[in-house]
Amino acid sequence: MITFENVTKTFVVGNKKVEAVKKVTFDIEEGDIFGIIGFSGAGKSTLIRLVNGLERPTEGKILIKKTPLHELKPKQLREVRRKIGMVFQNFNLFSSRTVEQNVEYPLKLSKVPKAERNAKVKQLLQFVGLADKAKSYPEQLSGGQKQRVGIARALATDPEILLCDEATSALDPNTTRDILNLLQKVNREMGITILLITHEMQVIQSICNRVAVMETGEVIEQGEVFETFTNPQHATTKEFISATDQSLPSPQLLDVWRAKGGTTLYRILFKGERASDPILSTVARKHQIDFNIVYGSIRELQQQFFGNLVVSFEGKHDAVIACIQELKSIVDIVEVNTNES
Ligand SMILES: Nc1ncnc2c1ncn2[C@@H]1O[C@H](COP(=O)(O)OP(=O)(O)OP(=O)(O)O)[C@@H](O)[C@H]1O
Repeated sequence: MITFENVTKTFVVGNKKVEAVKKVTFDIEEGDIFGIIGFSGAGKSTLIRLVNGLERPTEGKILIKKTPLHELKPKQLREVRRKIGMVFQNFNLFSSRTVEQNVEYPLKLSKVPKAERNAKVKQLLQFVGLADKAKSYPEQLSGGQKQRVGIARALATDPEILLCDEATSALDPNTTRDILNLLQKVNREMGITILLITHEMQVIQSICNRVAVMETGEVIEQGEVFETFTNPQHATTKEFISATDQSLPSPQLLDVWRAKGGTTLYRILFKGERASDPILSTVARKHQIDFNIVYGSIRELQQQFFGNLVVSFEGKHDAVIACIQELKSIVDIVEVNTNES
C-alpha cells in the first residue's frame, strides 16, 4: 500500500545539513495499523509529511499503491492526496465553524453537492459518536471530542489511508483509550490502512499490528508488534518497552538479592500458548529441584499471552544445570546479567 524505498530527506539550514530521514526502507500493507515510534527528533513527522506529499525525498522513492509519488503531475498528486486523511495532535479545527461545518469543509473543497455533503456529515458524526454535537463549536468540546471531529473530517473524502500524527499525545489515558478504539473501528469497519506516529509505547501495543522503531532518521528495528516487543534487538526498542513493562528488577533490588547470597537468576520468556502451560513446575519436578519466582508478569500483548519471569533454582548443582538445559529447548531462558537492568 505504501512503500518506502531507500528514502532519505535532508534539510539544509544555513550551511548545515540535517538528515531527518536516512535510507528508510519498509512496506505498509493494506489493512495494517502501522506504528512508527521514536523519541523527539527521530524523523517521524518528516516521514509522515513525505507520505502526504508535503515533503519530497532527497533520495529514494515513496510508492502509494505501486505509484511513485514523485512521478505524479500536480493534478494526479492532488487526487492521491484526497485519498489520504490526516489526523493531528492539536486537532487543527476551525474555531469559527461548528462541528458539522468542520467535517463538511473537505467536501466543500471537493465540490460535493449540498445534499450529499449533509448526508455524509450526518453519517460521520454518528460514526464517531458526536451526532448530538453537530451545532457546537470546538471550544465547547473536550479534547477527546475535538479529536473525534478531527477524525470525522479526515474520513470525509473516503480516504484509503489515514495518517495520524501523535493523535492521542494531548489526551488523558482514558480519552486516549477511546480514541484508539475509534481508530481501530475505522480500520476494521471501513477497511482503512492507518499509519500513525507516536512516542508512546502504549499506543503501539494497543492497536498496531506492525511497528517500525526510528532513531536519528533511521529505522533501527521493524516487524510484527508481538515479535518486535517480545524479542527486542536494539537498546532504544528495549527502552520503549521498559516504559510500560519493566522486564528485570532494578539494579538496586538485584544488589539486595546478591547481598543476601542469592543464587543465579534466570529470565524466562513464555510466548503464546506456552505462557499458560505449567512448564516450569513440570521440568523442575522432573529434576527434583525447587524454583523461586523473584519477579515478573504474565500479560496480554496483541491478543496473546506474554510471560516474563525472573527465577532462581535451588537444588543439586547438576540437577539445576540439567533443568536449565531442558528449559532452553522449550522456552527462552537466559542468565540475568545484573548490569543490563
Ligand atoms: N523543515 C525543516 N528544516 C530543517 N530541519 C528540519 C525540518 N523538519 C525537521 N527537521 C529536523 O529533522 C529532524 C527530525 O525531525 P522530525 O520533526 O521529523 O522528528 P520527530 O521524530 O517527528 O520529532 P518530534 O516528535 O519532536 O516532532 C530534527 O533534527 C529536526 O530538527
